[in-house]
Amino acid sequence: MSQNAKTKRMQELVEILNHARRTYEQEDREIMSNLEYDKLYDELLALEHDLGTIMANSPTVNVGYEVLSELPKERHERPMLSLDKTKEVDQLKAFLGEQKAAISWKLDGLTIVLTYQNGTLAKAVTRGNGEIGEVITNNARVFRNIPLHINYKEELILRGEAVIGYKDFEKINEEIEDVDAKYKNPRNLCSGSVRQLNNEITARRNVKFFAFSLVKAEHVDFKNSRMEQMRWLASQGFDVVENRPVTADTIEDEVAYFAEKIVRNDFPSDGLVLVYDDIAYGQSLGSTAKFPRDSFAFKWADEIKETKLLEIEWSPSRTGLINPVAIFEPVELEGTTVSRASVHNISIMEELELGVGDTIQVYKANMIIPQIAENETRSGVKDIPAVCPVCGGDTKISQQNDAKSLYCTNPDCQAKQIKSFALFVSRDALNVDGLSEATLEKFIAKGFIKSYTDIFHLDRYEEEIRTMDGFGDKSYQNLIKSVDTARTTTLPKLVYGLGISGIGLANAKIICRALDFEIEKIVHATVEELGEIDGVGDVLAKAFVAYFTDDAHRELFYRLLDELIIPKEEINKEEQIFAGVNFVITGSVTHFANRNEVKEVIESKGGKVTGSVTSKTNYLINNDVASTSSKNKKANDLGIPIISEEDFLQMLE
Ligand SMILES: NC(=O)c1ccc[n+]([C@@H]2O[C@H](COP(=O)([O-])OP(=O)(O)OC[C@H]3O[C@@H](n4cnc5c(N)ncnc54)[C@H](O)[C@@H]3O)[C@@H](O)[C@H]2O)c1
Ligand SMILES: [Zn+2]
Repeated sequence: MSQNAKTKRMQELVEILNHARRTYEQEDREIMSNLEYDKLYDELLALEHDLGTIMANSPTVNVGYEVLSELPKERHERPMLSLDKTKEVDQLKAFLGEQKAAISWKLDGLTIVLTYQNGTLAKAVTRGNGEIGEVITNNARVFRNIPLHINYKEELILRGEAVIGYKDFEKINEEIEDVDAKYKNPRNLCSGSVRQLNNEITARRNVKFFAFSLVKAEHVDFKNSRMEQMRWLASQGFDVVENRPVTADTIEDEVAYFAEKIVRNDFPSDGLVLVYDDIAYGQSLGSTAKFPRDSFAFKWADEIKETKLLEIEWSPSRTGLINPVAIFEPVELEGTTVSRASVHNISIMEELELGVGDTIQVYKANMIIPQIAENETRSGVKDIPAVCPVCGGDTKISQQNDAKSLYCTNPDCQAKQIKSFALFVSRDALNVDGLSEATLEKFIAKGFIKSYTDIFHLDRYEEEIRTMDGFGDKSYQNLIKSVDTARTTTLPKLVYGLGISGIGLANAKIICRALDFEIEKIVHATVEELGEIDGVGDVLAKAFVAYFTDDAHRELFYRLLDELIIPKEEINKEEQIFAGVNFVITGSVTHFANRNEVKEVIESKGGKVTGSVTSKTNYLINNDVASTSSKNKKANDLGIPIISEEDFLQMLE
């Protein structure tokens, strides 16, 4: 390359990397993988070295970007630098020299600085661009494991990483309905969760904080040791990142220790960090514009394997998005056999010019998540399905933000009905243990479940299920067992499971009872008939009748009955002593295991239990008759008797 071409490439790289950095830091998005970012970064470093010039805005000398969010900003007392990194253990050895260091996980989340005053959490600020961060104190208060009060009463400043585990990531991401709002990895989700204007969202995201360094705590003797500081932080109630002593002699073993452990770690980590244990020595070294000289990061040298792309599997989801998944010839990566990797969307497929039969390179991001690094043969994208593999409806390609994605256009697609399937198997309905929403989604995407009745024939897919990710012989057998157990059920549970608008389990019970638990009466019930049942209003009656007037629904109901065993319920009219009687239960109970049990008894005798006291309430059950709770007050105002559990038991007799 000529000098001119090199300069041009250098300028180009600065621009590309800065753009990537901006979206990565500010928008919680990634326009390229870390692997690719680091590759381009190293290319830039080499060019700068070669040319002897560095542009003022080069990412190799600037820590971060101006922070653009709407959160309040604040300047850090001490700038937060980046870390010099290597993939070579030998370089770590050289860094260690004669020194002892602490080695810990380099956690891949969002760095936060916490300040405590008078023993109370006073402030939490994100790293931001290293100089100026965002104030997120209220959000930090709802992290899972941050002590709000500590023993130490002077000012304490510490740094740590906010992270979300892989399990929570999958669960939370799955529940985000809006496809655009979905996150690609736990780091993106964590950043999006911590930098919220409303901390209710943060609270639901299970964010954890791991302390990794102490900045200020005067008058504590840390014996000039970083590891002592970490122990002290733990004694104040912080979860501290796992850290171990290391020297040049033990560095290989330590790296091996962490590398072996990471595959079982629920928390994402993109490497390891070494910091000299000798605090005074470390501080005497100072820092460069970008890196402190007392620390060094080790990046996992991603194991990359070559393999052949066998198939693109198109996997529809509840949002209508159809995700492309690359299926390739199995390879060993970081100790496990890998044969599939998400390709995320069509734009990424196009960038990689991904076609079946291509020779691809795969690796595990952060040693955990399989990804395609490169496509060597680039035969080009073909065969994007015109119809949805689950429902056969038309697909369409739609462009959002920077990415093109494939969608199913059929509103009745089973993949989109995941909530209905989930209700059907939920505890109060058919109660199929072990069939979580996530599992249902996988089965539906694979076409194992198209209708409720298919749930009872999963054994048709025994081979496929046993070998599915996250499944095994044991979990397959447990699943089949719980499906079998679920076959024995009750009519109200079945009716509730159908998901008729407004019909909860309590209403389903009342209706079934009023219709003598007779199938034909249920299927042919009229609005007038149902309207006469106490507690069933006109709206519910209409919804119920409308459901069963639909031939497809009737047919489904009969087919389900063929699958199920429903013992005839004992209905003795004499026993319906609470028919038309409305109860409200509040406070704790002692004779029954819980309030739900009381409710079951009342309902089995024809009564109804509601949540709030109204003029229709006949009794309020509360063991604390003298309580001044709002329910007791309301009952008193309306002249409704407040009875104890004892009183209730006497009524039963
Ligand atoms: N994909 C993309 O488009 C893109 C863009 C920009 C950056 N990146 C990624 O980010 C990296 C560079 O980011 P950076 O320079 O901001 O951060 P860095 O990788 O240098 O990490 C340094 C930070 O790690 C944190 N950390 C976590 N655990 C720690 C521990 N135990 N001890 C000490 N510190 C710990 C600290 O906040 C520290 O400031 C790149 O290598 C790349 O992987 C990716
Ligand atoms: Zn579909």
